Amino acid sequence: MARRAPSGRAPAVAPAPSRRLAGRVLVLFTLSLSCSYLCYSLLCCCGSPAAPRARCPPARAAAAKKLLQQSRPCGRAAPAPPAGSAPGPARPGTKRLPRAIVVGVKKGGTRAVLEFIRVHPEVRALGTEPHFFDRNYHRGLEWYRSLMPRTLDSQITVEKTPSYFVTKEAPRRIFNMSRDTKLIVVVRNPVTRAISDYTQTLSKKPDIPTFEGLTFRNRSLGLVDTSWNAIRIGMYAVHLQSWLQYFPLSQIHFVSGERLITDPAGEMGKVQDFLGIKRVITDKHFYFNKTKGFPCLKKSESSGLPRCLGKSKGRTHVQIDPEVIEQLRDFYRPYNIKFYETVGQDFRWE
Ligand SMILES: Nc1ncnc2c1ncn2[C@@H]1O[C@H](COP(=O)(O)OS(=O)(=O)O)[C@@H](OP(=O)(O)O)[C@H]1O
Repeated sequence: MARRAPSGRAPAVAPAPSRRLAGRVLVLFTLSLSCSYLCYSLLCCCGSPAAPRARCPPARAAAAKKLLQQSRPCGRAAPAPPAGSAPGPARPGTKRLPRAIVVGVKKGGTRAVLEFIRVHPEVRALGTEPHFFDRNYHRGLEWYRSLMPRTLDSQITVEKTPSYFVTKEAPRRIFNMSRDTKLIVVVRNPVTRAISDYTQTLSKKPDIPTFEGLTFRNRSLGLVDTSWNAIRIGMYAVHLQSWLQYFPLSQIHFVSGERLITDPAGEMGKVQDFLGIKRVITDKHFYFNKTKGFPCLKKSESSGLPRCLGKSKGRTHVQIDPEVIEQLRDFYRPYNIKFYETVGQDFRWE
């Protein structure tokens, strides 16, 4: 028989509101404790060097690794977001300053090297040219870092800005950032490079003078105008001297722009060796696109689909008077010879 409570009071079996609340708090507390433990054991047990790795079963270790890739490593402080950016969900890795920079040369094949190397799982690259060590140095290293893609501890951050090679202050500035920075220079026959450079400028400013007109200070005397950038950039031996004041030759890798087209896997093999990463990018990654006339990637880093470089790469060059080409070959010869001697490699631009 049901017991009746004295009138005006709640039945004895029904909990008082405060006891009901206490019960809910207890349930919530237990739940949050379990969740915290689960997160801790997945994220930190297998990832932290202090934790006994042997106790992690393989399935849990794999789950933890995946989770780690989606979050920051335990105990590492998140970098401050760039001013004005909205707080978003946690993304994998940390923004780090580049460990390797493709510093030049303009029209040498720098985009191809960047797009090819970023296919490597141990490499993350900034897609755009930050121009930090020439135009944007006043913005500071934190600005530069904020542009970088996030990387895991095992990954290398790479950027490319071809104008660094001819920027007087760039070697000192990069050295001050890190004396261990690895430098990559993609070089190409300076005569072809100059014509490529001019062809690009002409496509943007159709009213500029002719190539021949810009090349000489006095054509009949064969006096080349070395103040014209398209000419000056190709004097590799001169620019290299500024870099060698800060970096040993062993820290600079030269890619042949010509071989990058005829044997992309061979050239990229050497780039991977230089970066100290496994030779993952091989012949299997490339196919020759007859329409484009260049090697292309079977799977790009971004979409996983076949990808050639854009229309601004591999343009048809402006026709230049063969006599002018000959004069330019003569002009560059001593610089080329000096360059081959300095780097200990013959690029066969004759
Ligand atoms: N795989 C592949 N596809 C397309 N183009 C290739 C490739 N490999 C090297 N190249 C050559 O790269 C030249 C452009 O060099 P850059 O990327 O350094 O140019 S830029 O300085 O960034 O504007 C570009 O120069 P041009 O042919 O004169 O346009 C190409 O010859």
